[in-house]
Amino acid sequence: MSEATASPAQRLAQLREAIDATDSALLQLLQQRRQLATEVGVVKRALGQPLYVPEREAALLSARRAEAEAVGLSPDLIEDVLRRVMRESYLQQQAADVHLEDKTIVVVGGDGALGGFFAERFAEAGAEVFRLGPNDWQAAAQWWPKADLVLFAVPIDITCDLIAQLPPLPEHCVLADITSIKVKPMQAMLAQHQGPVVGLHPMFGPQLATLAKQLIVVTDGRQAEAYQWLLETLKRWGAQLYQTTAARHDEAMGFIQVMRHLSTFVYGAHLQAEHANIQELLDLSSPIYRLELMMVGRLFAQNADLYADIILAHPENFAMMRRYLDTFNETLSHLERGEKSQFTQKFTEVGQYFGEFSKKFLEDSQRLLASAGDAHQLSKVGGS
Ligand SMILES: O=C(O)C(=O)C[C@]1(C(=O)O)C=C[C@@H](O)C=C1
Repeated sequence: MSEATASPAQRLAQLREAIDATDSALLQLLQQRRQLATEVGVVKRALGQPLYVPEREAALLSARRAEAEAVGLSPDLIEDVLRRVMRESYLQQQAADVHLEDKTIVVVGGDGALGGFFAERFAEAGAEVFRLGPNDWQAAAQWWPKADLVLFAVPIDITCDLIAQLPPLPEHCVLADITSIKVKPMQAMLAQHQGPVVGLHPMFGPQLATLAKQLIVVTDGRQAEAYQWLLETLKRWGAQLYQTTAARHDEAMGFIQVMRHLSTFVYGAHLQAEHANIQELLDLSSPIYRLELMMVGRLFAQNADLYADIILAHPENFAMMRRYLDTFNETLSHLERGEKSQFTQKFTEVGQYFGEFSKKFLEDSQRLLASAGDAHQLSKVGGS
């Protein structure tokens, strides 16, 4: 049947068949790309190169964006597709061939979620790993003298006390922690051990399949050259390292974690107190509100102790949060009095403070929101 003689309904069916064929061709190409990425992974392993290569990704994305524009396709479309495809590459590729056969590593809290995650990675890389649980301190006696790395991965509220209980470690041994605060554990580690000391704060949870693209904050303590092997290992596994001081880290985390978690907690607690119907709120929400609701709800699927400890670890943040409350109260008072201009004037001032970031955030979030919209049907609980 030719296009000319087909009825509109037949034409629709023909076109859909053609779309099916195109999608299948796309699938073949994705499969071909996956094989290539796997091969790249094998070659990179042999060369000892990292899994995640931001410069290569930036170059490839910018070239494809230009090509998309040239053929009249949206550059954002190809970028979205390729970013998703590259995320698949991380899973496909084996992390770089890291050899830690000559290392003995004690993970204090290695029976916990994130401690266990790192202990497993080290063991996979051939290290001799001892995962120290709460009742294993005695059993660890034989491990301390031969440790090349002692990594603290225990709850914040006991980290410093446990560090203070450490027996003398070998001079070359690296003492490190993954606590989400840095000033106090760093002080404790530097006081307890005269050798190399480094603070790490992985900005992710233990649910990850790979370290690719994940951020780890690094705070230097002492003898940086002696723990480069550890930082190099993290990079080879794909992590992105961000170096800063313990004080700057903690100050930033006051806003990134404490302000966020506390406001999120209160948001959730308030919804509960007001008996809001979550499913109804979800049904009435556009992607941005849905995302916001999810950001709140996901907190309560996690560990209460962890969040309490993060908030409690920094008493100085309470003063900051009181000021936050003042800002809230002040804004609400203006609005209650109908003082619209006070609100809009402040709005302008805050907008100036955000400056260029505002525009960039609006553009970047637009893309994320489009993906959130694509995944809408996934967010029903108990629905069909
Ligand atoms: O070129 C590489 O090094 C790859 O591993 C391939 C690839 C990709 O899928 O295109 C994947 C991960 C890297 O971050 C960069 C690019």
